[in-house]
Amino acid sequence: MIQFDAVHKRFPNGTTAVNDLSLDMPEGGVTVLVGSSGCGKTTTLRMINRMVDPTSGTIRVGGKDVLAQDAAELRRSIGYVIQQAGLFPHRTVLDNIATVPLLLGWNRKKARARAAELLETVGLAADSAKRYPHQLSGGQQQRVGVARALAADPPVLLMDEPFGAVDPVVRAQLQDELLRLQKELSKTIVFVTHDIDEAVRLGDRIAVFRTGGHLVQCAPPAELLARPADDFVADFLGAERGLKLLSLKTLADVPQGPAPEGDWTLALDPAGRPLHWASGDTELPLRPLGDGDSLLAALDESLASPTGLIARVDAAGVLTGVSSRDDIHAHAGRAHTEARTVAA
Ligand SMILES: Nc1ncnc2c1ncn2[C@@H]1O[C@H](COP(=O)(O)OP(=O)(O)OP(=O)(O)O)[C@@H](O)[C@H]1O
Repeated sequence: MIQFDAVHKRFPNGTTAVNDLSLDMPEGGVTVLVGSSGCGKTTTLRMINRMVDPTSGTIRVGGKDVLAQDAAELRRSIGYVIQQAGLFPHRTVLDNIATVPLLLGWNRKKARARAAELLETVGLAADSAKRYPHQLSGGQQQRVGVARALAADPPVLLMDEPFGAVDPVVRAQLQDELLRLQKELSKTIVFVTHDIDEAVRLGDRIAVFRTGGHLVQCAPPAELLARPADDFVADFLGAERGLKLLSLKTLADVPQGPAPEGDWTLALDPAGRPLHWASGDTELPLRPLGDGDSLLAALDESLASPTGLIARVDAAGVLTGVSSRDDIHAHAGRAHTEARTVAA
């Protein structure tokens, strides 16, 4: 969908921001650009919608050379979300979201109807429509930024550290929302972040850059974590690469057995939903996990559990069985071996 072919960007002051970049960003996927500060991520992103033009090389979006297109028109056809949302302070939330449709010549009524629909899509209350950006929290402003980028339904979305300015809890919520939206919308997304955990969580592919605008490795998260191309990538991924890999694997295949009947038992509510571990008068909290939860969450829960067992539940939260720390551990080990061999 987006192809970089031998792209070079040197600014007039002599700085090389991007060096001989060849990279394909597949249609309907999230490509995350990561790397230390100043390694050329933002410049790469901005060359896609011609906010920056390359010095040499070719960039194609949907097969068309971006340099052969009118820059303003191209920009309107590509969604763009930046840190701190970049909203117009004197326009209401609704009018902010309707910006691009209005620029594209939609009538006001249709543009506002679309904006109202998008408010709901990004999880904002309808009464936010008439507020001004400063009357919203940072997280809400980011949602408006995403809604504005989606307004004209562009096939491509560029996101530059969109969640960089919000606290970790809100950040995780925004990441969840983006994953949910992406399941529905299948946009081609290019996402810049400093945060490797965010990259692993959101990316279908992760491109790691190093200073001087060099692409070092581009691979799906599991492959990157299992087989970093060199020490630079390994260092960038951090010491807990193995645990990060487990965050990508689900519990689904880990066997389940019946609930235990020893010292510790599982207390259930009348509907069969686990409440806590119980032994005599002692109660210990638990976190029930479903098939879609990660092996990392399962390991964490099994370490906290007095029996080493985790409570498995269905979509309704009803107990389906328990899994042991040993089974989770065995699957975790297998996930590593698999990732290494698949990548080899
Ligand atoms: N307009 C410009 N003129 C000159 N140099 C620039 C310009 N824009 C960026 N640069 C330089 O190009 C290099 C790459 O910058 P870029 O913003 O693409 O990096 P980045 O990886 O996005 O960094 P950060 O994570 O800090 O945002 C840096 O050395 C930067 O100083």
